[in-house]
Order: sequence, then C-alpha cells, then structure tokens
Amino acid sequence: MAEPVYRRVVIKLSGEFLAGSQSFGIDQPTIDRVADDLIAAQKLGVELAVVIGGGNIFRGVEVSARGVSRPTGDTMGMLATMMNCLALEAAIERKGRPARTLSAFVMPEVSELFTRGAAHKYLSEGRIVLLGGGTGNPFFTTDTTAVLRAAEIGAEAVLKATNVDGVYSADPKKDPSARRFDRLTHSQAIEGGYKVMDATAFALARETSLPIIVFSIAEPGSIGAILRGTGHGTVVAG
Ligand SMILES: Nc1ncnc2c1ncn2[C@@H]1O[C@H](COP(=O)(O)OP(=O)(O)O)[C@@H](O)[C@H]1O
Ligand SMILES: O=c1ccn([C@@H]2O[C@H](COP(=O)(O)OP(=O)(O)O)[C@@H](O)[C@H]2O)c(=O)[nH]1
Repeated sequence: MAEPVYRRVVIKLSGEFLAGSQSFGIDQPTIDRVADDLIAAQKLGVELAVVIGGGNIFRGVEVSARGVSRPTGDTMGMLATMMNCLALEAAIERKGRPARTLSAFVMPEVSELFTRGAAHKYLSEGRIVLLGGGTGNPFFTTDTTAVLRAAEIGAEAVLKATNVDGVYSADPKKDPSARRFDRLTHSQAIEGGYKVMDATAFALARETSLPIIVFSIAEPGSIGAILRGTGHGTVVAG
C-alpha cells in the first residue's frame, strides 16, 4: 500500500454534506460514514485535524437575510459548526477511536478552548482533533478557518472534502460545460474567482505556502486515497 504523502493535515468537511439527502441538520448514516473514513485515514499514520462547516444548520448570510445582523447570523453559523463537531466526535468515539473537540470560543462546559499547544498534544496522542467555532470571528468562513488552523498547527496541507470532485472553470452544478482543473496555482485560483472556496482562504494559503486539495467525499475511502496520493482532486499549490 502506498505510504501517506503527509504527516499532519487539516481536513475541511462541508457542513452541507452532513445533511445527507436532507436539506437541514445531521444525517446519522452520513456522519457515521465520515467517521469511518476519518478513522481509516488516520490508520495510515497521518495526524488529522478536522474543520467542519455549518451550512447544514445555519449560514450567517442566510440568517442575516431574514433580518438578524450579519455578525449575529455569523455567530449562529459558528455555533452550528460546534454542533457538527460534537456529533462527529460522538460518532468517532462510538467506533472506539479517541477524538477531541477544541473550540474557538470559551465554553468550558462544552469543550476545551483551541490553542496550538492543545492541538499539538492531542494530535500527537493519536486523537482525531475537531476544530469548532470557525475562526471565532464573523465575516469569515470555515474554509478560511481550515487554512488558518493548518498554518497555526504546522499541517502540511488542507484537504477540502466537498460534494464536487475538484475546482472547475465554472460551477459544475450550474454549467455542464465547466472544465475540471487537475492543478492550479493559488494566484490562478484567486484570479479565476472560483466559488468552490473563498478568496480569503486561497490568499492565506498562498501567503503560508499551504497546498489545498479539493476533492469529493461522496465516494467512501476518498480521504485515505488523497492521503496516499492515489485520489482524484484538484491540487491548488505553488
Ligand atoms: N468553479 C467551481 N468549481 C467547483 N465547484 C464550484 C465552483 N463554483 C461553485 N462551486 C460549488 O461549490 C460547492 C462546494 O463548496 P462547499 O463550500 O464545499 O459547499 P457548501 O458551501 O455547500 O458546503 C459545490 O456545491 C459546487 O457546486
Ligand atoms: O470563522 C468563521 C467561520 C464560520 N462563520 C459562520 O459560520 C457559517 C458556517 O460556515 P461555512 O459557511 O463555512 O460552512 P459550510 O459552507 O462549509 O457548510 C458561515 O456561513 C458563517 O456565518 C463565521 O462567521 N466565521
């Protein structure tokens, strides 16, 4: 079996994916499957930190369209990511593997606060570390959080696990003639304005020289395949 390409990575999981075929909330079979994939990927010997979105519960922009202020809507979105973390932590632990949620917010009854030291400690102990609460600041996204945390904890790459198999020249769900890229530079990703990730995330990855791999999580085992270098996705680097 091919050796993993990386020793420590941050995986960004789309919140929307966790809803499964529902339009809202957490689909238990889906979260169990994601937990299986993460456990299998970790068994390759890679330290895994996971940032989960909140789009299956609340997105700040959508909440603010209903009359709530954007910072409040964004706070609701960040709290939604905490719920996803707790659900995934429970699913991983039910399967007999240790996991630990670290939050961007002080909420001692719920989880420990994210610090680089805590993340290093739990990762080196072999726990899957779930990073909740986004950056802790409104007007950001969990894509940016994934890149930020990867840079902070010395991860070698960000794996963006989503519902499309890479970056396309246009949204492939809307434009059937969109072309898929195997590889892009950070600058090309920013200049192309590809909506699969926000420009802030790409810019921070460029600044910190972090590769991002965009791939589909629909196929079971896809995280492990990307880590072994045999997966199918778009590499944004250099
Ligand atoms: N140029 C593009 N290439 C790939 N996907 C794109 C592009 N533009 C928009 N998308 C959309 O981005 C989505 C993936 O982004 P992601 O942040 O994971 O989704 P979500 O915000 O739903 O969790 C896909 O559903 C896809 O339709
Ligand atoms: O640092 C952050 C991260 C997230 N969010 C809020 O949390 C929501 C959920 O995150 P995201 O949209 O990135 O989730 P995904 O699209 O991956 O499900 C966002 O819409 C924002 O409202 C935020 O305000 N700051």
